[in-house]
Amino acid sequence: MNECLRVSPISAVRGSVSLPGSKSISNRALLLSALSDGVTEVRNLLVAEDTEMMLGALRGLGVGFEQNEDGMIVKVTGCGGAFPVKKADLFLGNAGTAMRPLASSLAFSGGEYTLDGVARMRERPIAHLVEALNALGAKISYLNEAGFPPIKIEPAFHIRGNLAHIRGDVSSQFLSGLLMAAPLLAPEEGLRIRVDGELISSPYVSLTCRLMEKFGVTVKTTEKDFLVPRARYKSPGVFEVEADASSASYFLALGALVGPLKVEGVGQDSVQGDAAFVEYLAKMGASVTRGENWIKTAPNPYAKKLHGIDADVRTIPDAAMTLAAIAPMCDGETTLRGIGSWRVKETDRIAAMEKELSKVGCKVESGEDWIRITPPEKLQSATFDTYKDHRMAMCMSLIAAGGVPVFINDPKCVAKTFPDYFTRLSTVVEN
Ligand SMILES: O=C(O)C1=C[C@@H](OP(=O)(O)O)[C@@H](O)[C@H](O)C1
Ligand SMILES: C=C(OP(=O)(O)O)C(=O)O
Repeated sequence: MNECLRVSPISAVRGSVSLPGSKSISNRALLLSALSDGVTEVRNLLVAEDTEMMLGALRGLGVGFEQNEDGMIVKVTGCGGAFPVKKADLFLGNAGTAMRPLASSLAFSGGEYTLDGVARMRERPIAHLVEALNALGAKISYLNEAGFPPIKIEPAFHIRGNLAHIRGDVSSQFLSGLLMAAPLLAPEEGLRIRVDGELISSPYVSLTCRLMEKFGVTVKTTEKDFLVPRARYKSPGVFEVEADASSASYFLALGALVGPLKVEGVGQDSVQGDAAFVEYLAKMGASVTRGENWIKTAPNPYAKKLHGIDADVRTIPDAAMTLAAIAPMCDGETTLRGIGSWRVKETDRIAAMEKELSKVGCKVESGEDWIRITPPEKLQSATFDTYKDHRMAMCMSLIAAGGVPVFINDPKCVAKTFPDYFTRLSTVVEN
């Protein structure tokens, strides 16, 4: 039977909390280290399901690792882009940051691979990436339903031409995956990657380029294109993973509701787009202060409550869910736009939010890519379903800051990116 966790009403949070490493940076750092020449010591690695998936896959591809006891420091022996194992079946759970980049990096590695995941991964689209890679000469086919994992990669070695087209309106991870694979595939003059149509979640692409730079490859951008040189990745020696800005959002939201609270490990110099989450909290009236490596939030100094906002949040797709979760405790309605990608993540997050927030008495309306939440007169306690979605579990726990107990079904689903979330939460709650 599934576990159900009671979270007592939270009337105040105090102090500070340090956060685990960023999922997005950890998985990029692991892959880039594996593709590099030399040994890389990756520090403050996130130890969670998604990084286990990447580590497991790279191990299966013959990449050498040494890991310290708590798993947070990993020494990766790079293979210069040529994975030693040429035939493997890789299981990638529900980790988009493993599935999409690995599909790209394996497409021209001359081997035979299958890439699969959990049932939900089989519903998460990959067609735009497969189409882009096959147009370059890759031999990727679908083993089950067209457009979705599992996929089969058959040996291909060289790309055709010097221009790739890719769509970025469903997931930016397709472009990020192609970018990271590109230096090792590009013809002498480099590979030009053109994004057809809109690019969502664009800060994650900037993150990809910044990390590639750390591993010695500079991507040039023009208005339309990304220009990737032919190059080998070079280990930076030591790579330090920043704390996770999306994981920070739950504590920053709590600080804004019933703080003050300080989060450590991510600050004004963050390379993560989701660090901009606090700007939305500030628009809601929260007090926000930031240092190089920390952010502190506190309630609105001039009003009792935060107020709802109407905002396009396509650049902070993950932390934006946290705004929806605190909307029931705000004055006035909150409308979030540009969230079409929520429908193809760990669950259909628009539908899930609509259903769960209705349970506390909110009026919730939604469309293909937006959601509007009108707070109730009086917040009700509820038992929340979490849909195997770590962010649904963490988001719904925040309702306790509205002064009601909440019950979280399957709380362990937070293991995808933040296994000890509920323990860290208990350390900042004042009784
Ligand atoms: O590249 C990344 O690390 C990520 C990109 C985003 O996905 P989309 O580009 O699919 O929105 C984000 O939601 C995901 O958690 C991590
Ligand atoms: C969308 C997410 O994950 P993934 O990297 O699997 O896309 C997420 O962590 O919210």
